[in-house]
Amino acid sequence: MCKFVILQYPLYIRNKCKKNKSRSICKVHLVGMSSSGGPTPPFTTLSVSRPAETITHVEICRPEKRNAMNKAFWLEMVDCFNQIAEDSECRVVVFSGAGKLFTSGIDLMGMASDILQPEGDDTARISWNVRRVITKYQETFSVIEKCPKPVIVAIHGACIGGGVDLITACDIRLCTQDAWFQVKEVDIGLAADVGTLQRLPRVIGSRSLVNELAFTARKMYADEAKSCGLVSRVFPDKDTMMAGALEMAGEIASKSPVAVQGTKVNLIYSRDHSVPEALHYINTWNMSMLQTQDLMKSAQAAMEKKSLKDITFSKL
Ligand SMILES: CCC/C=C/C=C/C(=O)SCCNC(=O)CCNC(=O)[C@H](O)C(C)(C)COP(=O)(O)OP(=O)(O)OC[C@H]1O[C@@H](n2cnc3c(N)ncnc32)[C@H](O)[C@@H]1OP(=O)(O)O
Repeated sequence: MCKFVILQYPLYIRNKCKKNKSRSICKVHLVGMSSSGGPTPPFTTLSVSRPAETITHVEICRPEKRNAMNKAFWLEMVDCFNQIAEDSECRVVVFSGAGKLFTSGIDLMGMASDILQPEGDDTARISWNVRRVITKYQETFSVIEKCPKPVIVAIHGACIGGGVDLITACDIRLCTQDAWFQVKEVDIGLAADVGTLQRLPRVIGSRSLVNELAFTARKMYADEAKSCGLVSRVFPDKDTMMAGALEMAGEIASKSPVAVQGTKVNLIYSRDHSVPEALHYINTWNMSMLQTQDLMKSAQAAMEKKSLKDITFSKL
């Protein structure tokens, strides 16, 4: 049984991250965390909250280190998103960063042991261990894509290195006017290996621009990120962006979870397959999913010109 404390009226809630000095304030319906289904803190690098009954907010929360991705972060993301995937209350996720900026990428201090001094008695064993580490790090962001709930990422200030890997695994990218993006890996002597080189070309239409960003590690600012399609909306500041992200999340959460989650799974499948393969996949998918009661409920609401916000869909 889920024990939610549902407050009746919109409240102004503050970011729960204790170390976050620049508190973002959003007008939302505050709901307590699920005692069974939701992600189970304590996480040391992620702050998880429920701004509404069906929305989970995950915030990377090491503001004093500019949200650098330390060892704990790489593991906690996997636990967190696996739990969200299994949480039948949650329909949409909003992801953001605490403090001055979104993230400064991999923790350059913490990189040392895993990557710079890998264990092993000979080249083969050392290489095998490095491979294991990279596989584990890749899962940190792949888990976002594997989670069937749409993930809206809200980016302010800098989004560097691993941050670009992270956001390209998300479904919808929003940013503030002061945001900038940097595929920084070449500057620290490596080819990006946890998603940017694989996903960014599928996000941005121009292969030439992807190559330029990856080879030069130059900063790309919000306006260019919008014009090339990396983000779909630019907001004047973080508060407005968070309010916009939560409003969008609320809109998505009001729709049939069978329809929304099926849409995410099939969009990702079709990105990676030919049109005939993807048509075959959705055919098989929908031969069961079209039998949902949500179809009739949604169609009836459309006929009666009712908002989907007034329709109750079962948990999924
Ligand atoms: C298999 C692995 C795959 C993953 C690969 C990933 C690769 C990457 O992510 S490459 C990118 C690496 N990141 C960077 O090069 C960014 C380094 N940081 C900065 O350039 C600046 O800190 C930044 C522009 C982000 C912010 O500048 P600001 O003036 O606002 O803050 P600072 O005074 O510089 O920093 C405040 C404290 O945060 C610590 N810090 C910042 N970034 C990192 C980081 N990436 N790793 C570890 N620590 C970081 C900084 O040292 C300060 O700490 P303290 O001195 O203790 O106050």
